[in-house]
Amino acid sequence: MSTDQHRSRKEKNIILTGFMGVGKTTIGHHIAQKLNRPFIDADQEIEKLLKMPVTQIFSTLGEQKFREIEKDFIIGLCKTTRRSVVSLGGGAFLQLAIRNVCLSTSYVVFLNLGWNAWKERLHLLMDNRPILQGKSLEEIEVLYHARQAVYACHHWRIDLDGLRPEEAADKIVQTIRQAWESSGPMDGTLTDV
Ligand SMILES: Nc1ncnc2c1ncn2[C@@H]1O[C@H](COP(=O)(O)OP(=O)(O)OP(=O)(O)O)[C@@H](O)[C@H]1O
Ligand SMILES: O=C(O)C1=C[C@@H](O)[C@@H](O)[C@H](O)C1
Ligand SMILES: [Mg+2]
Repeated sequence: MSTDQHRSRKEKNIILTGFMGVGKTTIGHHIAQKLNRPFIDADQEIEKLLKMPVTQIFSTLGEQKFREIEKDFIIGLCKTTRRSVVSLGGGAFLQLAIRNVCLSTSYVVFLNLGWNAWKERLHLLMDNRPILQGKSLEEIEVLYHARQAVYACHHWRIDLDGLRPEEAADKIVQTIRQAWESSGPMDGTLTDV
């Protein structure tokens, strides 16, 4: 592979997607530190833009407006920003335009946490994830499974069950470094490394 191709692979953003609460924000911080790259959390950037928490955006402007802002923000980011680690909101990949721009400009890593492990974490999420409000555990499980189809659009998947955030970040960093150096295809499952 030419030096130019190496360079362009290193320019790409690394984007984390997956269901809410799987650890995109937490693990994204670690990856950015390890790679010495800027870290961008889409939810936090939208909160800064609108000067209110996501829960308040949902309650005052509604989910539809949040989704429009989320789409504009992520498309703008992918078109203007390079070399960053980006954690998306858990619902971002529901939008085709977001999936397309992420997959075509960046490395997309799907953080996969099994349902049984995820539900142990529900108590940490219930108060500040508006999508969960008023839903029974059964309804949340239906949502969890329904959402998996959109996360199937990715370059790599990492299975998080039993991993601490730092261990997950190490695995992802190892695979990213290999992709930077390799001339082979850039997709697969991180458990293969
Ligand atoms: N590997 C892990 N093991 C245990 N707890 C974790 C792990 N990763 C994250 N957590 C905890 O789970 C909660 C949700 O994590 P985080 O906010 O990073 O998820 P997220 O994927 O960014 O969610 P969202 O899609 O809503 O933005 C936090 O309380 C975090 O400390
Ligand atoms: O899964 C979702 O739909 C969401 C996840 C969060 O990251 C926030 O983007 C918001 O709470 C919506
Ligand atoms: Mg997050």
